Amino acid sequence: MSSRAGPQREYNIAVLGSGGVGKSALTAQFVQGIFIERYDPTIEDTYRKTIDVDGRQVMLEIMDTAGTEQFTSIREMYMRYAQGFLLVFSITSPSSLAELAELREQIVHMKQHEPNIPIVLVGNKADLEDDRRVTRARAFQVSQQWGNIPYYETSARRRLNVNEVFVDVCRQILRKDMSVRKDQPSRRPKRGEGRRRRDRDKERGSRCVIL
Ligand SMILES: Nc1nc2c(ncn2[C@@H]2O[C@H](COP(=O)(O)OP(=O)(O)OP(=O)(O)O)[C@@H](O)[C@H]2O)c(=O)[nH]1
Repeated sequence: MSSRAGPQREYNIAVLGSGGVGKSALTAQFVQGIFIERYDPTIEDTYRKTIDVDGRQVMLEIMDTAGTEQFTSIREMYMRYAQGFLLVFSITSPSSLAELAELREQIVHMKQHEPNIPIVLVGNKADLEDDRRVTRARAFQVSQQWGNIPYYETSARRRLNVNEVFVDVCRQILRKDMSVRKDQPSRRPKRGEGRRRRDRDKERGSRCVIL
Protein backbone atom coordinates (compact mmCIF):
# COMPACT_ATOMS: atom_id res chain seq x y z
CA MET A 1 0.00 0.00 0.00
CA SER A 2 1.37 3.44 -0.70
CA SER A 3 0.31 6.97 0.00
CA ARG A 4 1.67 10.41 -0.64
CA ALA A 5 3.80 9.97 2.47
CA GLY A 6 5.33 6.76 1.04
CA PRO A 7 4.68 3.09 1.69
CA GLN A 8 3.05 2.13 4.95
CA ARG A 9 5.43 0.86 7.58
CA GLU A 10 4.65 -1.97 9.97
CA TYR A 11 6.08 -2.09 13.44
CA ASN A 12 5.68 -4.51 16.33
CA ILE A 13 5.34 -3.24 19.85
CA ALA A 14 5.38 -5.43 22.96
CA VAL A 15 3.55 -4.27 26.09
CA LEU A 16 5.36 -5.74 29.08
CA GLY A 17 4.98 -5.64 32.86
CA SER A 18 3.75 -7.55 35.90
CA GLY A 19 0.26 -9.01 36.19
CA GLY A 20 -2.55 -6.54 36.83
CA VAL A 21 -0.67 -3.29 36.05
CA GLY A 22 -3.06 -2.48 33.19
CA LYS A 23 -1.33 -3.69 30.01
CA SER A 24 -4.57 -5.00 28.50
CA ALA A 25 -6.51 -1.95 29.66
CA LEU A 26 -4.00 0.41 28.03
CA THR A 27 -3.98 -1.60 24.81
CA ALA A 28 -7.79 -1.81 24.64
CA GLN A 29 -8.11 1.90 25.36
CA PHE A 30 -5.62 2.69 22.59
CA VAL A 31 -6.97 0.25 19.98
CA GLN A 32 -10.70 0.18 20.74
CA GLY A 33 -11.29 3.27 22.89
CA ILE A 34 -12.81 1.26 25.74
CA PHE A 35 -11.88 0.75 29.39
CA ILE A 36 -11.87 -2.82 30.65
CA GLU A 37 -13.09 -2.82 34.23
CA ARG A 38 -12.79 -6.51 35.06
CA TYR A 39 -9.46 -8.22 35.58
CA ASP A 40 -9.02 -11.16 33.27
CA PRO A 41 -5.37 -12.27 33.13
CA THR A 42 -4.03 -12.26 29.59
CA ILE A 43 -2.32 -15.21 27.97
CA GLU A 44 -1.28 -13.33 24.82
CA ASP A 45 -3.22 -11.12 22.45
CA THR A 46 -2.23 -9.15 19.41
CA TYR A 47 -3.99 -6.10 18.01
CA ARG A 48 -3.45 -4.02 14.90
CA LYS A 49 -4.00 -0.35 14.49
CA THR A 50 -2.93 2.16 11.86
CA ILE A 51 -1.87 5.54 13.14
CA ASP A 52 -0.46 8.70 11.72
CA VAL A 53 2.89 9.71 13.18
CA ASP A 54 4.26 13.03 11.95
CA GLY A 55 2.48 12.59 8.62
CA ARG A 56 3.50 8.96 8.15
CA GLN A 57 1.04 6.09 8.13
CA VAL A 58 2.22 3.35 10.45
CA MET A 59 0.59 -0.01 11.06
CA LEU A 60 1.24 -1.14 14.61
CA GLU A 61 1.00 -4.71 15.71
CA ILE A 62 0.64 -4.55 19.46
CA MET A 63 1.48 -7.61 21.51
CA ASP A 64 -0.27 -7.57 24.86
CA THR A 65 1.82 -10.02 26.85
CA ALA A 66 1.11 -12.05 29.98
CA GLY A 67 2.24 -10.69 33.32
CA THR A 68 2.16 -14.10 34.95
CA GLU A 69 5.27 -16.25 35.15
CA GLN A 70 3.87 -19.35 33.46
CA PHE A 71 3.85 -17.74 30.03
CA THR A 72 7.45 -16.51 29.94
CA SER A 73 8.47 -18.50 26.86
CA ILE A 74 5.76 -16.87 24.73
CA ARG A 75 6.77 -13.51 26.14
CA GLU A 76 10.39 -14.11 25.17
CA MET A 77 9.35 -14.92 21.63
CA TYR A 78 7.36 -11.67 21.48
CA MET A 79 10.32 -9.76 22.89
CA ARG A 80 12.57 -11.06 20.17
CA TYR A 81 10.06 -10.12 17.51
CA ALA A 82 9.23 -6.61 18.76
CA GLN A 83 10.96 -3.43 17.64
CA GLY A 84 9.62 -1.26 20.44
CA PHE A 85 8.58 -1.79 24.05
CA LEU A 86 6.22 -0.30 26.59
CA LEU A 87 7.44 -1.22 30.08
CA VAL A 88 4.37 -0.80 32.26
CA PHE A 89 4.07 -0.67 36.03
CA SER A 90 1.35 0.62 38.35
CA ILE A 91 2.04 3.75 40.40
CA THR A 92 0.24 1.94 43.26
CA SER A 93 2.80 -0.90 43.32
CA PRO A 94 6.55 -0.40 43.92
CA SER A 95 7.17 -4.09 43.24
CA SER A 96 5.69 -3.73 39.74
CA LEU A 97 8.35 -1.09 39.00
CA ALA A 98 11.11 -3.24 40.53
CA GLU A 99 10.02 -6.21 38.41
CA LEU A 100 10.53 -4.24 35.20
CA ALA A 101 14.30 -4.18 35.76
CA GLU A 102 14.60 -7.85 34.89
CA LEU A 103 12.42 -7.50 31.80
CA ARG A 104 14.50 -4.58 30.60
CA GLU A 105 17.71 -6.54 31.11
CA GLN A 106 16.27 -9.39 29.08
CA ILE A 107 15.45 -7.00 26.23
CA VAL A 108 18.90 -5.41 26.31
CA HIS A 109 20.50 -8.85 26.37
CA MET A 110 18.39 -10.11 23.46
CA LYS A 111 19.05 -7.02 21.37
CA GLN A 112 22.65 -6.55 22.41
CA HIS A 113 23.83 -5.63 18.94
CA GLU A 114 21.18 -2.93 18.59
CA PRO A 115 21.87 0.56 19.87
CA ASN A 116 18.97 2.79 21.01
CA ILE A 117 16.26 0.22 21.61
CA PRO A 118 12.90 2.06 21.48
CA ILE A 119 11.47 1.83 25.00
CA VAL A 120 9.00 3.93 27.00
CA LEU A 121 8.53 3.60 30.77
CA VAL A 122 4.84 3.81 31.68
CA GLY A 123 3.45 4.43 35.19
CA ASN A 124 -0.20 3.44 34.83
CA LYS A 125 -3.25 3.96 37.11
CA ALA A 126 -2.39 7.64 37.53
CA ASP A 127 -6.07 8.26 38.43
CA LEU A 128 -5.45 6.43 41.73
CA GLU A 129 -3.45 9.32 43.18
CA ASP A 130 -4.57 8.52 46.75
CA ASP A 131 -3.10 5.04 46.43
CA ARG A 132 0.16 6.22 44.86
CA ARG A 133 3.18 4.38 46.21
CA VAL A 134 5.73 5.23 43.53
CA THR A 135 6.65 8.90 43.33
CA ARG A 136 7.13 10.60 39.98
CA ALA A 137 10.68 11.44 41.05
CA ARG A 138 11.53 7.79 41.71
CA ALA A 139 10.11 6.61 38.38
CA PHE A 140 11.86 9.43 36.56
CA GLN A 141 15.14 8.49 38.22
CA VAL A 142 14.72 4.91 36.98
CA SER A 143 14.00 6.14 33.45
CA GLN A 144 17.24 8.13 33.55
CA GLN A 145 19.21 5.15 34.80
CA TRP A 146 17.84 3.18 31.88
CA GLY A 147 19.44 5.45 29.31
CA ASN A 148 17.20 8.49 29.66
CA ILE A 149 14.16 6.76 28.22
CA PRO A 150 10.89 8.73 28.25
CA TYR A 151 8.64 8.38 31.30
CA TYR A 152 4.89 8.93 31.14
CA GLU A 153 2.14 8.56 33.71
CA THR A 154 -1.01 7.13 32.18
CA SER A 155 -4.53 6.23 33.14
CA ALA A 156 -6.25 3.66 31.00
CA ARG A 157 -9.41 4.47 32.95
CA ARG A 158 -9.35 8.18 32.11
CA ARG A 159 -7.59 7.77 28.77
CA LEU A 160 -4.73 9.94 29.98
CA ASN A 161 -1.53 9.84 27.89
CA VAL A 162 -2.61 6.57 26.28
CA ASN A 163 -2.07 7.65 22.67
CA GLU A 164 1.06 9.50 23.69
CA VAL A 165 2.93 6.41 24.90
CA PHE A 166 2.20 4.45 21.74
CA VAL A 167 3.08 7.39 19.50
CA ASP A 168 6.31 8.02 21.42
CA VAL A 169 7.59 4.47 21.01
CA CYS A 170 6.49 4.48 17.38
CA ARG A 171 8.35 7.75 16.76
CA GLN A 172 11.50 6.24 18.28
CA ILE A 173 11.21 3.22 15.96
CA LEU A 174 10.62 5.46 12.93
CA ARG A 175 13.62 7.61 13.75
CA LYS A 176 15.82 4.55 14.11
CA ASP A 177 14.43 2.96 10.95
CA MET A 178 15.05 6.10 8.94
CA SER A 179 18.60 6.57 10.20
CA VAL A 180 19.35 2.94 9.23
CA ARG A 181 17.94 3.59 5.73
CA LYS A 182 20.08 6.73 5.45
CA ASP A 183 23.21 4.78 6.43
CA GLN A 184 22.48 2.18 3.77
CA PRO A 185 21.78 4.18 0.60
CA SER A 186 20.18 2.15 -2.13
CA ARG A 187 22.81 1.49 -4.76
CA ARG A 188 22.28 0.59 -8.41
CA PRO A 189 23.79 -2.81 -9.18
CA LYS A 190 26.88 -2.59 -11.38
CA ARG A 191 26.68 -4.07 -14.89
CA GLY A 192 26.48 -7.84 -14.73
CA GLU A 193 26.16 -7.85 -10.99
CA GLY A 194 22.48 -8.85 -11.09
CA ARG A 195 23.28 -11.87 -13.19
CA ARG A 196 26.24 -12.83 -10.99
CA ARG A 197 24.06 -12.57 -7.91
CA ARG A 198 21.35 -14.72 -9.53
CA ASP A 199 23.91 -17.39 -10.42
CA ARG A 200 25.32 -17.32 -6.91
CA ASP A 201 21.84 -17.74 -5.45
CA LYS A 202 21.18 -20.67 -7.76
CA GLU A 203 24.34 -22.36 -6.51
CA ARG A 204 23.27 -21.87 -2.92
CA GLY A 205 19.78 -23.18 -3.57
CA SER A 206 16.63 -21.48 -2.34
CA ARG A 207 16.68 -20.14 1.17
CA CYS A 208 14.00 -20.70 3.69
CA VAL A 209 13.51 -19.21 7.12
CA ILE A 210 11.90 -21.31 9.81
CA LEU A 211 10.24 -19.34 12.58
N1 LIG B 1 -8.09 2.69 38.31
C1 LIG B 1 -7.50 2.12 37.28
N2 LIG B 1 -7.60 0.79 37.09
C2 LIG B 1 -6.98 0.26 36.03
C3 LIG B 1 -6.24 1.04 35.10
N3 LIG B 1 -5.74 0.21 34.16
C4 LIG B 1 -6.15 -1.02 34.47
N4 LIG B 1 -6.90 -1.01 35.59
C5 LIG B 1 -7.55 -2.15 36.24
O1 LIG B 1 -6.56 -3.04 36.71
C6 LIG B 1 -6.97 -4.40 36.53
C7 LIG B 1 -5.91 -5.14 35.71
O2 LIG B 1 -5.87 -4.59 34.43
P1 LIG B 1 -5.35 -5.42 33.16
O3 LIG B 1 -5.33 -4.50 32.01
O4 LIG B 1 -6.11 -6.68 33.01
O5 LIG B 1 -3.87 -5.77 33.65
P2 LIG B 1 -2.73 -6.57 32.85
O6 LIG B 1 -1.45 -5.89 33.12
O7 LIG B 1 -3.10 -6.76 31.43
O8 LIG B 1 -2.74 -7.97 33.61
P3 LIG B 1 -2.22 -9.42 33.06
O9 LIG B 1 -3.07 -9.78 31.90
O10 LIG B 1 -2.40 -10.37 34.23
O11 LIG B 1 -0.78 -9.30 32.73
C8 LIG B 1 -8.35 -4.36 35.87
O12 LIG B 1 -9.33 -4.50 36.85
C9 LIG B 1 -8.40 -2.97 35.26
O13 LIG B 1 -9.71 -2.46 35.19
C10 LIG B 1 -6.16 2.45 35.33
O14 LIG B 1 -5.54 3.22 34.59
N5 LIG B 1 -6.81 2.93 36.44
